[in-house]
Amino acid sequence: MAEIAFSSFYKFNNTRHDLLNIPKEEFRALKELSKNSEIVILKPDKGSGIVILNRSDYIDKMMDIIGDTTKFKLAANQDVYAISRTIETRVRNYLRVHVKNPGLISEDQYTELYPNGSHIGVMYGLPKVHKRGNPMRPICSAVGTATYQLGKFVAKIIQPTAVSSHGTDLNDTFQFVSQLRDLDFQESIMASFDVQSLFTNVPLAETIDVCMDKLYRDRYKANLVCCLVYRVYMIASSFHVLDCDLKQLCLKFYKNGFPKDFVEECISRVLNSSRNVAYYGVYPYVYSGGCHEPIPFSENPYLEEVLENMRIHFPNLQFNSAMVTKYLNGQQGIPSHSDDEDCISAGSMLCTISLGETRTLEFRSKCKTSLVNSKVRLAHGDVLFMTRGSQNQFQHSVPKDYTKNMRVSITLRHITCNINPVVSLTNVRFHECEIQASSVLSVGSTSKSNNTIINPSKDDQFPELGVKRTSIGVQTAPSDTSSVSILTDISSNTVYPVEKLINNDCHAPNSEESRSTSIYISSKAPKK
Ligand SMILES: O=C(O)CCC(=O)C(=O)O
Ligand SMILES: [Fe+2]
Repeated sequence: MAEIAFSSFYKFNNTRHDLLNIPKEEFRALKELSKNSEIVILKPDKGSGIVILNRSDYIDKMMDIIGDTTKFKLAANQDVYAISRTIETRVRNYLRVHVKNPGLISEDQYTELYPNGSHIGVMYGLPKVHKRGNPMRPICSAVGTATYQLGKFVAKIIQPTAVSSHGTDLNDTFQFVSQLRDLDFQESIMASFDVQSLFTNVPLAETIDVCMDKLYRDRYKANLVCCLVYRVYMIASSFHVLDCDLKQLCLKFYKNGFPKDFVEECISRVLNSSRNVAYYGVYPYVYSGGCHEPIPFSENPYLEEVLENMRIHFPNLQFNSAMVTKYLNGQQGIPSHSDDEDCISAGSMLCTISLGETRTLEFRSKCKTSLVNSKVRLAHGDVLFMTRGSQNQFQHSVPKDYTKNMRVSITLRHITCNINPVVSLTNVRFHECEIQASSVLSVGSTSKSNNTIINPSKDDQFPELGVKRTSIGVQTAPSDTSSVSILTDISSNTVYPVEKLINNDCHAPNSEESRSTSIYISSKAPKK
């Protein structure tokens, strides 16, 4: 470590005299001095000149700086070469997967940014000769690190945001003096603040947010418009009526710190062991790979009340379903997806109420050339709204993190039973499907069988739908209404729901209505 750090000191031995702009004799003297291992030769933090320090003083001062455990941490692995290899591999992977593959940069840019033979960053100190005790200014040199080229690339992009729009920045002391001249000191008091450890104190997430806002204001705002985060109490303070209702709700949820009863009640209907979900509503929630049958709201008075309150205060939104998701701890999340299922009404709004642990919701633009990704921290009591339309532009996820406590989200949607088919069958295909549907119906309605293989030999019945299968099975809704039938691709365990059938009457193979039967395929969307 030490060799790397010291290698970036002023290297008189290798520096050409004409580059240093000092008299020849002085240069020769410095060169001679640099052979003395007891001293270090530095330039001052401000202005020009040469500073000669005892090496031991220099090291002590630097050790004082890095000994501040609020800012620096001793690396667990002391093998700097292993560390730099790990960082390089990570940067390479990140570049490939998140930057190059989505098409955010060209091949040439990728080659330029790709780190090769990098080393870790190096810190050295420059003495502040104008201050008492000559403290050191620590400088972290990123030259040659794995992120160096990437940093330069990003710096060019964010450079325009550095231009102050309020005239609050100064370029140099001349500008400062000239501005002072114009000030009327009779009216003002001048105070001076010294910012300590500026860079290590910069709040990163906020800075990124400010830069993104300045750079991509319109698009970024567009994203945020479709995803408004309201704190419950913020809404409460602006809408009087909402105030008491939501407060009551919160009280109910959090009577004893955490709404255990409520949560337990919701998740007692666990549908999936890795992601604990309970779906309440009127109509089934049909998504790629499956279908949630609704639990009636009447079975959960708490949720009924939540929904009722939302209906009162947001009458236009007409929520009629609630998906309760339990994240036991930070190890449980939800992968990137869009809530763009056809059963969610077009033009409707989705709303997520967050309870418990604060977690991040990440938004990723689906548009390859756009950089408008964003993150939203959802704390207890936050209510987030997204438009249905925004689902076509963004994917969202709740990534895993290191939180220990439980989070529960309640996502409200307006679900419709009129599923618009993604793939409509042509007449010919339709005819085939109709036959399928009728067989299904008779089987489903008479025997109440849940999963009946009806035509295992017709392997490529719907080749244009890209269904790879060895056999097709048919599943009817477990309830007696048989309101939704599902074509099941048994070999891949994928379920393709067929549109709602009419009037709970399962025997309508030849009626006009049954012609509307179509297949809903959305196999590309991530499974939930
Ligand atoms: O837990 C959340 O806040 C998001 C849940 C979600 O995205 C979903 O249920 O579709
Ligand atoms: Fe979602």
